[in-house]
Amino acid sequence: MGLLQFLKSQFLCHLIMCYVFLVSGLIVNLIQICTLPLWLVSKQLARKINIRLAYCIASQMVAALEWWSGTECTLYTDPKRYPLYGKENAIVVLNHTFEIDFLCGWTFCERFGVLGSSKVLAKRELAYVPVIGWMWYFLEIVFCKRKWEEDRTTVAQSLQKLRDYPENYWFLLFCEGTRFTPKKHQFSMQIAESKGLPKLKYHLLPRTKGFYVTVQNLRGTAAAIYDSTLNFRNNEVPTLLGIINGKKYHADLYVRRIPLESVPEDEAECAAWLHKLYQEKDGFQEQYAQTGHFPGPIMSPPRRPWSLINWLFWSCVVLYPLGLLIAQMLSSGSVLTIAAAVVVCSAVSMGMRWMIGQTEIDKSSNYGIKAAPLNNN
Ligand SMILES: CC/C=C\C/C=C\C/C=C\C/C=C\C/C=C\C/C=C\CCC(=O)SCCNC(=O)CCNC(=O)[C@H](O)C(C)(C)COP(=O)(O)OP(=O)(O)OC[C@H]1O[C@@H](n2cnc3c(N)ncnc32)[C@H](O)[C@@H]1OP(=O)(O)O
Ligand SMILES: CCCCCCCCCCCCCCCCCC(=O)OC[C@@H](O)COP(=O)(O)O
Repeated sequence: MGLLQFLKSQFLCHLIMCYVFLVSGLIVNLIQICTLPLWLVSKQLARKINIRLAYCIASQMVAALEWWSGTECTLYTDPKRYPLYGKENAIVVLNHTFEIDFLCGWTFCERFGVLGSSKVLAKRELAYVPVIGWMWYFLEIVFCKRKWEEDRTTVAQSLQKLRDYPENYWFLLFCEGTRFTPKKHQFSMQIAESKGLPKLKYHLLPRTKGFYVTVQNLRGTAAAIYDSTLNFRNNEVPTLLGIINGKKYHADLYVRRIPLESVPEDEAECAAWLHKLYQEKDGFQEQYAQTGHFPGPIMSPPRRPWSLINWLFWSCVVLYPLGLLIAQMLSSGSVLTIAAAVVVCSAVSMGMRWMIGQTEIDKSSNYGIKAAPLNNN
């Protein structure tokens, strides 16, 4: 193990990274609150400022992936469609299999210049996660309770608000609605069987209502669906803790651009269209399992320096006062002050561990298993 790799695995380094992320994130959240009056005066200006503020937070995690862990992200796609990426609004449909799938998504957003503005249909619980969840409120992220009776109006209303968004964005939909686990897969395949749908090997049965409502409300605003299928080389099981420990992964993403006009307007046909799409995605995963690659040529955009520059900037801003504080504390020699500092550090690291826990599949919700109608056992 080289010196750098040894340093990357040290708890003190992780503590410093988490401190930078948390304190800079809270500063950004505070600035976001200050933009509230601006929404009344100029909504578009407030949105543009919040896009840049969101970039300050999200790109730190992208920098951790790209520059700290050195993870490589390869894009398989049609070279003729490549110039359009980042230049239009799009609905991204992605498999929900990995703990860091959202982070790989963010990395591609960063490389195509839409990181600050990108959106997702997210479960309501994530709105309460400090820094990221609070940031999302100002980005007009669409939240759902995963209870259609309640979501049908709120989700449509939130989507309507995005129609005059001032910058290009990608709207991410994990149509499976929850992370893949063998148990959830088993339940959802029972439902597939009851509906007479072919079984999927690598995906849960997609939920079609959120997809339908998104397509209907973004028609005329979003130009295309980016059907995206993600996997990792050598059966790697990537985690956020792995990234923080400096572990390098190899992500492969296969993207097909499908014009939005080709998605049927009728709800039942649209649902059938999505089921067919997931059957195709399953085929791509099968090909990946057999051959180690997706179809199509590789058109990988290179990583950009901005995420690293942003990270270094915020590190300087928040580490300098911390250094002064520690020096002052040590020179005071007060046992009480030092004990208080240890307590604060422990609380912060526990808080960060809880946040990281939000990404872990073994802490995944029971959604998709607890209310399955076909569970007769
Ligand atoms: C060039 C590069 C391209 C791409 C780069 C890639 C990506 C980058 C893009 C953007 C990045 C932006 C941001 C990323 C950052 C962070 C994201 C992080 C996390 C957020 C993710 C989440 O929170 S996922 C969870 C929330 N989202 C969803 O659930 C979306 C999908 N769900 C739906 O659409 C649902 O329909 C709903 C939520 C709208 C409503 O939920 P409800 O439970 O009420 O669902 P339904 O009524 O649909 O469910 C009943 C129907 O479903 C059938 N079914 C299937 N399986 C089951 C099962 N296991 N149990 C029960 N029911 C099941 C059922 O039969 C019903 O069928 P119907 O025929 O009656 O519809
Ligand atoms: C710079 C590096 C700093 C390192 C410290 C970073 C720690 C910050 C961690 C904050 C992470 C919060 C982002 C939440 C994104 C989680 C995405 C996700 O995958 O959500 C799960 C849902 O889709 C489905 O939920 P389940 O039904 O499976 O349950």
